[in-house]
Amino acid sequence: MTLQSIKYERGRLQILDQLLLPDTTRYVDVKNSEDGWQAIKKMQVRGAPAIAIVGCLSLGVELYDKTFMSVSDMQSFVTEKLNYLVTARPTAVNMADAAARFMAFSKTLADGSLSPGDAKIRLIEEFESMLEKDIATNKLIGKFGGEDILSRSGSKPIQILTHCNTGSLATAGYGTALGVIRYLHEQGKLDQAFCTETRPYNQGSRLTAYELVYEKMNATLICDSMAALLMHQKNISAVVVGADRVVSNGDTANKIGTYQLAIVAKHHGVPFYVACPLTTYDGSKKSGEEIVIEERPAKEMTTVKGINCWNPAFDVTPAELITGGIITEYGVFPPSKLKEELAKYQNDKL
Ligand SMILES: CSC[C@H]1O[C@H](OP(=O)(O)O)[C@H](O)[C@@H]1O
Repeated sequence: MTLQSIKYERGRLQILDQLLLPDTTRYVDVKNSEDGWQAIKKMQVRGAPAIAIVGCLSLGVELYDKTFMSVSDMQSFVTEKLNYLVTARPTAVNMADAAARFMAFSKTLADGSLSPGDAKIRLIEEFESMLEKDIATNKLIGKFGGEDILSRSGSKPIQILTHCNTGSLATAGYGTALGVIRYLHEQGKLDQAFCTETRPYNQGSRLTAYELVYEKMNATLICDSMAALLMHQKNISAVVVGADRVVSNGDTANKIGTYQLAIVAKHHGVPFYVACPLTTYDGSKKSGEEIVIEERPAKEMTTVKGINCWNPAFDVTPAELITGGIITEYGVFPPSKLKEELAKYQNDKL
């Protein structure tokens, strides 16, 4: 049993309010796309895949109660709301990826073969399919990543360092980078998982530590500033992190602090992996220079009034530092091969 960030039945969506974890477990209703936008913006729900899923399901719940005079009216409404949901947070690509796919899908529904009511249900069904697809994707990522790490580690104890939260609280379940740790644990091969606090939102100390303890994995929390000494003193088998947007050359935007972990891993010869589902790949961008980095409010970083704060929520790790490879649901690829490999599967999206 893993923690459930999203509770959904047709017509009703609830999210676990992650601002209150780990002290309080409270599910809040998301009744429409405005609620969805607010929940994403405030980071009550966060994590690239979860953002896309909650955004689309919030629209699905809104659609469920609405009646349209024509399919094209529904299509216009859906387009407007999907474009709005994309504006909640700029760095993760998953919501924009889903919006593009579902806007294209809603166009196919306007071929005259369906009534507005039937077309609406078809679209809601596609939104709903994201939940199962995401979990299946994450389990493949877990297996491919876990097996790749085991193939490199011989008989040495498997100790993994991860950053931020990429587990059941960032996805529909199982997780991406944390899915790799889950797989190793399920195989009885995980000796130790280390997680960073991940200042300033503390996704690591509040969310990942919560998930690891909840599932009784052997886990140790470190401050972000301890990562270099950890890799110097302990035999870390690999660093495995998630992603918010991976672009054509393999450059990766992820939680702030990822870039410096990659530099330290390179210095210590520790393989550095990025776990990235196809929905987090953005082939429209050539390099990480093109990725918009979200800056969050100073109040999320300090209580001291009057001090200036610089609070970028993400940084970009250049492809050459991703030495272990990019773990996808199709396999583990060197960054230089990612574009050509993922091009084979673009049709797997909706
Ligand atoms: C499953 S990867 C999630 C990805 O999103 C996190 O960012 P945030 O908590 O601000 O949404 C972090 O970058 C994770 O790697």
